[in-house]
Order: sequence, then structure tokens, then C-alpha cells
Amino acid sequence: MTDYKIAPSILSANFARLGEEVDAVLEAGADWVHFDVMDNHYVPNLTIGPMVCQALRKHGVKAPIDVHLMVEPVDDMIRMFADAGATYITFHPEASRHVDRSLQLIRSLGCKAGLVLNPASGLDSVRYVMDRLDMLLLMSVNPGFGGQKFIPATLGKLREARQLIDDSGLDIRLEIDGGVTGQNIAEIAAAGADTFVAGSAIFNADDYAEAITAMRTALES
Ligand SMILES: O=C(CO)[C@H](O)[C@H](O)COP(=O)(O)O
Repeated sequence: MTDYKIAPSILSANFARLGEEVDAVLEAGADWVHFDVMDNHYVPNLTIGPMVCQALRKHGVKAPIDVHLMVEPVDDMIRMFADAGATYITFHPEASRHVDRSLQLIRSLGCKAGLVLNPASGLDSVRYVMDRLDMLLLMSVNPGFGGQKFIPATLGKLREARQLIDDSGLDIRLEIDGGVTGQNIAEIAAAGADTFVAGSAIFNADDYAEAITAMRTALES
């Protein structure tokens, strides 16, 4: 049976009460915390940095923190987030001049490494670094903002990515991010994803536990 993970994106949380919000989604059944880092350079938005990640660890968050870097360049941020308590660190290949080296850097700092592909990017940039990956994240919206609609063409790319991972025989998680809801999660899982980032579908719900349970029920079906 697939070990599905649900990772609420704190991009849609109430930043004025971030610690409580993270506690609430974890108590509601979330597995990971997805942490979106935007620099107003790689993407047209600005969010949070390593100090906030460290503050969540100090607050007592023990769950894996899945840091998605939407920044350019990446290496300094990798070092800072590793120090700040990140579990996974993922970045976009076009944001690093030396992708293989940046992936090695993440692992050398004791974190799990991943690459993120935008909706229009093919799988070529991951093919020759598969053995450096703990996770492959496919964006199903253009990065920068929460609350966008899932881009259906991502389903085909997910199937290709699942095949690539299965053929490699490596232990690589396949994560999807953008427009994931209780209504489409089963179809996304059927296409090969095992890790689901959801921001607005969870944080905009009146009851976080109900939203997460609905996703798990859909996954089990
Ligand atoms: O990386 C992101 C945007 O760049 C967000 O994680 C993503 O969009 C999640 O939000 P939602 O579930 O509301 O689509």
C-alpha cells in the first residue's frame, strides 16, 4: 500500500498566528509542513525565510518540514534552511548553475534533497541526477501564489515521472503542488503522486480535520 503524505502549505495559513496554525493542521492529521520560500526574483512574490523555519522548530514542531525554495540562486538558502531545521529542501533546476552540486550540498547538510519542475518543464533535467534525489516535486500551477487551479496536463507528466522513478528502482517520493483538493486528489494519486501539498483547500476550510480526512478517504478509495 502506498505511504501517502499530506503536506499543508503554510502559504495559505494565517501568518499572524503561524505556530498555532501549524499545530492545528498537524493535530488535524497532516503528515508534513510545506514551507514555501519566495524571493520576489525567481517568483513575483515574497514570503518567509529560515528564521521562520527555526521559529517553528523552537515552537515545538517535530513533523518533517518540507522547504520549497522558489529563490535564485539557491546554495546560500540551502545552508540557512539546513541550519534552521528543514527536513526536505527542494529547488528549481533553472535556479542553480550547478544542479548536481546543489543536490549534493543538501544531502551533505543532513537534509533530504529534491528538484521541482514548473508546469511547462519536462523531465529531462532530472534524468541524470535521479540518484541524488529523495523527492521530485511537480508544480501543477505556476509558482508564486496559492489558490490557483490545477493544470490538467500535469497528470500526464506525473505518469511519466512515476514510470521514471519506478524504472530507476530508487526510493524517491513524487510530490504534487498546486490546486490539490479533496475532489481531485484521487485522480492525482492514480497518476502516480504519493505526496500532496495543499494550501487553500486545507487552510480555507472551516474544519482542518474534515478537509484532511476527506483527502485521506479519497486516497483510500
Ligand atoms: O508553491 C505554491 C505556490 O507557488 C503553493 O504551495 C501552492 O500553490 C499551494 O497552494 P494551493 O493548494 O492553494 O494551490
